[in-house]
Amino acid sequence: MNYKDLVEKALKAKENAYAPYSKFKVGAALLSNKEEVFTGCNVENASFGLTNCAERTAIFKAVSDGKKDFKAIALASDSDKIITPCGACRQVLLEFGPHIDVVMANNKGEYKVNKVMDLIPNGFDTEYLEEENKK
Ligand SMILES: O=c1ccn([C@H]2C[C@H](O)[C@@H](CO)O2)c(=O)[nH]1
Ligand SMILES: [Zn+2]
Repeated sequence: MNYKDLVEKALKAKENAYAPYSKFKVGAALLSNKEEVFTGCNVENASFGLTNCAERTAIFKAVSDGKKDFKAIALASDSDKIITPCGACRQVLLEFGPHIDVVMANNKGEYKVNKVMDLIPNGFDTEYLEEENKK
């Protein structure tokens, strides 16, 4: 699937966002290496800190369906401004690969692309824990 279509899926997923507190609706569409698409939206909570972002919702849906290899994730909100993932989502994306393309879009479907590794340079990854387990 091309990135323009993936962005369209993110924009559609945004409509399911549960964002009564921020009113900031976000949608994500995660593309697996087998061309499957997993969508997600932000899910807020009266206890604000429990909010789950759209990106993590999509990743957790995919992983719980047994998928762990991803090519790209698109995200979009209602804003004219291109949205970028928060730090928590960058970290969660890194777990599944520094080479995943993050397709960051605005409400018109215009987008820019960065790899996860460029969005979270020197991120904490699984290699540190593997080293520890070898001891
Ligand atoms: O990349 C982002 C940035 C923010 N949000 C959500 C979290 C919260 O519900 C609302 C405002 O921060 O937007 C996302 O889902 N993804
Ligand atoms: Zn986030």
